[in-house]
Amino acid sequence: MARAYAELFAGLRVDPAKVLTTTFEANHEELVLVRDIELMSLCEHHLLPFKGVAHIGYIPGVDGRITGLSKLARLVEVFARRPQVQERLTSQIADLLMEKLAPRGVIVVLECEHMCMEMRGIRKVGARTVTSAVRGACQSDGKVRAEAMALINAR
Ligand SMILES: Nc1nc2c(ncn2[C@@H]2O[C@H](COP(=O)(O)OP(=O)(O)OP(=O)(O)O)[C@@H](O)[C@H]2O)c(=O)[nH]1
Repeated sequence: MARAYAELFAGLRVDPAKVLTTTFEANHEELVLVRDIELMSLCEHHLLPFKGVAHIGYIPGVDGRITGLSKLARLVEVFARRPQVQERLTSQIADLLMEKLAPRGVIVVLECEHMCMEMRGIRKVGARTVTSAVRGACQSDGKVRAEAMALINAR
């Protein structure tokens, strides 16, 4: 039992800031977007799972440095493996990216289904909650935001 909880809360043992230490020179000034990163977390109210996908985009900063693509997924994992609410999970990912990469902009969109709404309480199976956190140019520039959203929604 203790081991099961240790696995569920594994993200608490990892310093999220250390996930984003891998950066590369790429002279890239355009949007980088990783879509459909699967995620599973635990609602902090009921300790029941919520799961879905994260879409993370950023526009590198003036130095043009990029981070490893897997690091974006690792960041989701670290913040998800702890009791959460979806809104906080979304903004924690965006804020750490802003802090560590100093990008021109960041967009994070999460789409999740919450077991606490499906198997108890209101019992609505399949309801999806969509949250977003936009920072920098993704927040202030409508064209940038529209491009990111179009890429996120392209299927
Ligand atoms: N930005 C970018 N990153 C890439 C590309 N191809 C591979 N990578 C990433 O390059 C990074 C290399 O990071 P390292 O920490 O040196 O390698 P690693 O230990 O294998 O990293 P993990 O994949 O996180 O286990 C990884 O995050 C890869 O996902 C690419 O085309 N663009």
